[in-house]
Amino acid sequence: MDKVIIADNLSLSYSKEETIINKVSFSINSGSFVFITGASGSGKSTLLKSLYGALKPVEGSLVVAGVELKGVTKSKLNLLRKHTGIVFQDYKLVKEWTIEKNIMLPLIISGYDKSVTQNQVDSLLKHVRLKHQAGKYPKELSGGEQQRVAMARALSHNPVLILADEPTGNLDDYSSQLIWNLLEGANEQLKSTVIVVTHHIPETMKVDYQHFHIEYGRINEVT
Ligand SMILES: Nc1ncnc2c1ncn2[C@@H]1O[C@H](COP(=O)(O)OP(=O)(O)OP(=O)(O)O)[C@@H](O)[C@H]1O
Repeated sequence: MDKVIIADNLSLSYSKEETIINKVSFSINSGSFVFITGASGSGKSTLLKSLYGALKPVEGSLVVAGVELKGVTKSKLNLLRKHTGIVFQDYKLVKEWTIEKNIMLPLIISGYDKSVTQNQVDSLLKHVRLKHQAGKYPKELSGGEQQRVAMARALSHNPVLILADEPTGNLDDYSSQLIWNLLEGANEQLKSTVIVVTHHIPETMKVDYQHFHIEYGRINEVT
């Protein structure tokens, strides 16, 4: 099976004084659903940041979707981001844009033509059950609805890899379940690899998943 992520002796840090992730090696197969847990401050978000190239390895090697991120060039990183959808706990929507324009962003960056983009946005709004909110701005939506917009944006360009950092951290049980369903659907139907940082793995998960736990800078698979 293809590996979508290969970390070899990977270390991550923000300063010379402190190493957050310390010489870890692991790999993730294409099409997997993966949870990353760990105590607050253990380095979960730091590891996720490295997977989308926001933090470069200080040691070792990290290959994501065939791109080596140690010393990666800007153009290679842009290429990787065209294959990646990212969901954050605080949604990170552009507040001056309608929800449609927010969803369109990855499609515009990927160079889709306007009619494809419009059709795709319409079907994504339906998919995340927000058709009735078309034309609105993020601040006119509830937190759960905003996170569904963020999910639609992450799914819009059929990403190989979806990275989610505590995507349900601010949501009630109902909205959380919708997000888990959308992530499971992306994994099952689009065959996207999904990697989720979370404090709690939901009991309702239907897909098979792997679980990695971070502690003291090391990563262990929980079996
Ligand atoms: N931009 C940054 N600059 C310097 N240090 C940082 C930065 N971001 C995080 N850290 C430090 O790195 C360590 C790991 O932080 P990280 O956000 O990865 O933890 P986490 O496991 O995601 O925590 P939480 O569950 O609380 O979100 C912490 O000690 C934190 O203070």
